[in-house]
Amino acid sequence: MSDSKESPAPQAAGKAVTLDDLRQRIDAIDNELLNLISERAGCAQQVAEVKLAAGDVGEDGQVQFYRPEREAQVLRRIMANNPGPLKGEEMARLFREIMSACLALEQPIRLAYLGPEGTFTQQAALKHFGDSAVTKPMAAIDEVFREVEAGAVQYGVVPVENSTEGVINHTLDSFMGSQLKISGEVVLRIHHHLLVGPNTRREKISRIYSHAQSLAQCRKWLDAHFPHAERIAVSSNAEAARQVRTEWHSAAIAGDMAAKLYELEKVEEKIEDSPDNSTRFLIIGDSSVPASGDDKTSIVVAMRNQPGALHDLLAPFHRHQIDLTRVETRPSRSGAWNYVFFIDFRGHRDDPLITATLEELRQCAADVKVLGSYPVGVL
Ligand SMILES: O=C(O)C(=O)C[C@]1(C(=O)O)C=C[C@@H](O)C=C1
Repeated sequence: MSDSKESPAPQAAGKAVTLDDLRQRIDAIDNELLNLISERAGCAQQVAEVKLAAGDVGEDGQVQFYRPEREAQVLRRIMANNPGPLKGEEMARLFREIMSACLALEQPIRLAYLGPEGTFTQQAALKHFGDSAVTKPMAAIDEVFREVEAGAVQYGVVPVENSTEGVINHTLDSFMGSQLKISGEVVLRIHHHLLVGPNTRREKISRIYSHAQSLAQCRKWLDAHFPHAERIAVSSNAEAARQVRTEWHSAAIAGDMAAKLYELEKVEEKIEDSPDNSTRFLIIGDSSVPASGDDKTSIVVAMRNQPGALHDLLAPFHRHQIDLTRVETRPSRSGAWNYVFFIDFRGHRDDPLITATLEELRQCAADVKVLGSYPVGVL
């Protein structure tokens, strides 16, 4: 780094730096940034040509412009090298947008997400892919799966678990009947607000709409502040927000995106009972992702219904000291009282240690399906 970049603003001896001096310096830096970002975008255009010439196609037969493992590596490097004063996450968010715009030059990425517009899932999709992604809201989780399977979009984004309310069964069940793979994860801090339309006063609120999970995540706050208001569960927080725009005696519990989209007023902010309330979302697509250096793998295992089955299932992970991050049980669709296990663990399916573990697991399980290996969420 050159001296001029590290030193504070230029300053004549004994003379305090002025606002004009600083603005001139900012203008000069912006011009440099402009040229550098343009140069980077030019490189991305060349990358696209190289990929096309090499016929770099994935399992879906399409050229792989979007490379999740490379994006994770770029963002991790930015965070590791960030000199401050901006926080690493803030810096990575800026680079997230630069990469998103660069990818759009190669080929705009198309996504389906659990809608309607304004849901936390849309927020998660934009956090993961950046604002240049073209997003399409779907009415239900299985519709997101179908849209990707039909090839109408390249990727889908669905919620899978919440830190307070637990797993989203619809998502796990949808994997059982699908060939789609997981290509990424994104964790979003969930902040709920109490929102009203332009003509609603706080003391007039007699009904509160939200998704059942959000009502549950704000249960204590509602008991304390609106014990007599009727709580009405609707299909999504965004739908709740849409509904209360014209109902003067109602409020909605929803997030920032829905508040902005429907121009609602915040009566109270961050009303979730647990301050670290977060939701994990999965990115689903057709192609496998190569190792990024810090990865997770998700599998579904059907066990034979016999004594000691759970012990047999976990033993290979224990033997190889693999870090399990989640184990979930769901009834199998293939018969009453049969169960399948959804397991997440650290490591990539191409690591020899993971390959060996999966091999041992196959010896004792009725079926093992790898849903995907993907970079651990960076942002
Ligand atoms: O490295 C690549 O393969 C690129 O296409 C470049 C780039 C980038 O802008 O850095 C853009 C899109 C990909 O998803 C990953 C990275």
